[in-house]
Amino acid sequence: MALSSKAVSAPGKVLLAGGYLVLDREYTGLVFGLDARIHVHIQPLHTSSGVTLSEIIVRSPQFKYAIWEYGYRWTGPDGGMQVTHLRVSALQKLQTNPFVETALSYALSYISTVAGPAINPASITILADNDYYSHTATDKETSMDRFSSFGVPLSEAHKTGLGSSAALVTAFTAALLVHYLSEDQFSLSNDAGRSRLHNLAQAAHCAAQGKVGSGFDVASAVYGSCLYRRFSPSLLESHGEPGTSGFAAELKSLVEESDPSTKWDTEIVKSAVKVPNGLRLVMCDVDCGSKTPGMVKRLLAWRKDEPEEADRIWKQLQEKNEGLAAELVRLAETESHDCQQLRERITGIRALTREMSKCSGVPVEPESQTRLLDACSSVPGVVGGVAPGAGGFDAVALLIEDREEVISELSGLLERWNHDEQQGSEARVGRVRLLRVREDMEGVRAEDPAGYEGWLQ
Ligand SMILES: Nc1ncnc2c1ncn2[C@@H]1O[C@H](COP(=O)(O)OP(=O)(O)O)[C@@H](O)[C@H]1O
Ligand SMILES: C[C@@](O)(CCOP(=O)(O)OP(=O)(O)O)CC(=O)O
Repeated sequence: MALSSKAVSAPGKVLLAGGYLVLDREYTGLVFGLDARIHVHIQPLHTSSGVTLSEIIVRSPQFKYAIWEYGYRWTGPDGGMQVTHLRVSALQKLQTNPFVETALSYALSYISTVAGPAINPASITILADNDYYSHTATDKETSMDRFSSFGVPLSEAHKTGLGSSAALVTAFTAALLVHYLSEDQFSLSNDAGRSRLHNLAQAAHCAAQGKVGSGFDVASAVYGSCLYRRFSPSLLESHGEPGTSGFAAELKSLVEESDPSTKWDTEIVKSAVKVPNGLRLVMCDVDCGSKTPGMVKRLLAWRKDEPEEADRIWKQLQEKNEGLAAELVRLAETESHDCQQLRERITGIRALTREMSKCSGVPVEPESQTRLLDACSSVPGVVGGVAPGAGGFDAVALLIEDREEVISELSGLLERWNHDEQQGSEARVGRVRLLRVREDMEGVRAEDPAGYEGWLQ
């Protein structure tokens, strides 16, 4: 049967509440999917000469030199599919893309256990919505297009922290599954399909990252906005590497949960997360504001050293985080517009976060973000905001009334803020930019493969 072109997209994320806590199964995280998506298009690879190449070519045409060619070889029913990165030309330096390469070898290995080892060549195109990267001067003229050309290599692009690798691995894995498997074998529109995609993408993302995080980013890329309780890390700690003995069977069991020891205990509660009518999320990117290295390590070290203090703060924070989710749901269900409670709950979370910052010495809500969040929160129509995820200097997330006037008031404030910051004498944060993203309740979805004209080869 001839394989057809397919396209899939998956959302970026923001962890509004539950940073660090969500690393522990005792606690949960309130995560929103964002309407900035990563799209992956896949089509059969045709060669003009009619020669069949055993290759999968991956391109990310918004970036310079972003082309990766892979050979693949079945190592037998035991080891699965081994993927080799090929050099495009003898002159070009080999630019690796560990997330693409790992997702490819995991997905092809799993596919070979379901549909057999005959894998046809394919051409894959990755396209990211514009807000994943800060725009540079060179892309001004194309900034109105659905996808921008960033004019730089991927390694030089300035990320805005929306979780590109998790959305990428999820959309990329899903595109391979829908392309190579029949509807009966895999479908994005049923629970079994989504859960297999989740398990496979978590495994590949962790392997590519070289660490087992909480997985909230992959979970929201698959399921969209939700209250998230992580899986037990031990699930991903014992399987081998692609190509090694036993890998394919271990992966199949992990993906399909066919053995009691590979049952996933992730909890996704979609009904616990809502955004009331008339409100929306917005994100601000702070330029030059980088992540402080080792924040997670340092915060967890504090928890280990000061268990009583940490437990007290974490228990209170968990209660407040649950309270925030419950208030959002209550407002949505009663269609009330009284945001006083919501405002207070956000303020309560921030106060505890600052206490955690002080006790641990880790800048989860550093002083500069306190000033920025306070200034934003004083704009009429802004309910409140937080330093999301791990916190630090690089972003803030705000809940605001969904009106154009609030956005323009906020933009005005940020313009003045950026101006004043540059005049200031103290060490200050970088430029703050309002991103054009908002919450998106939906997770991964099939897209029309005909919608990417001009970007495919
Ligand atoms: N548009 C893209 N095309 C190809 N690879 C991408 C793209 N976006 C992200 N990636 C992959 O994800 C990596 C970035 O992941 P990471 O540094 O973990 O950032 P994030 O915090 O945004 O997930 C890149 O180095 C690349 O391997
Ligand atoms: C600390 C954390 O709980 C949350 C980190 O969230 P971020 O959104 O800050 O993460 P990045 O995608 O790495 O930018 C770690 C985790 O849950 O894995």
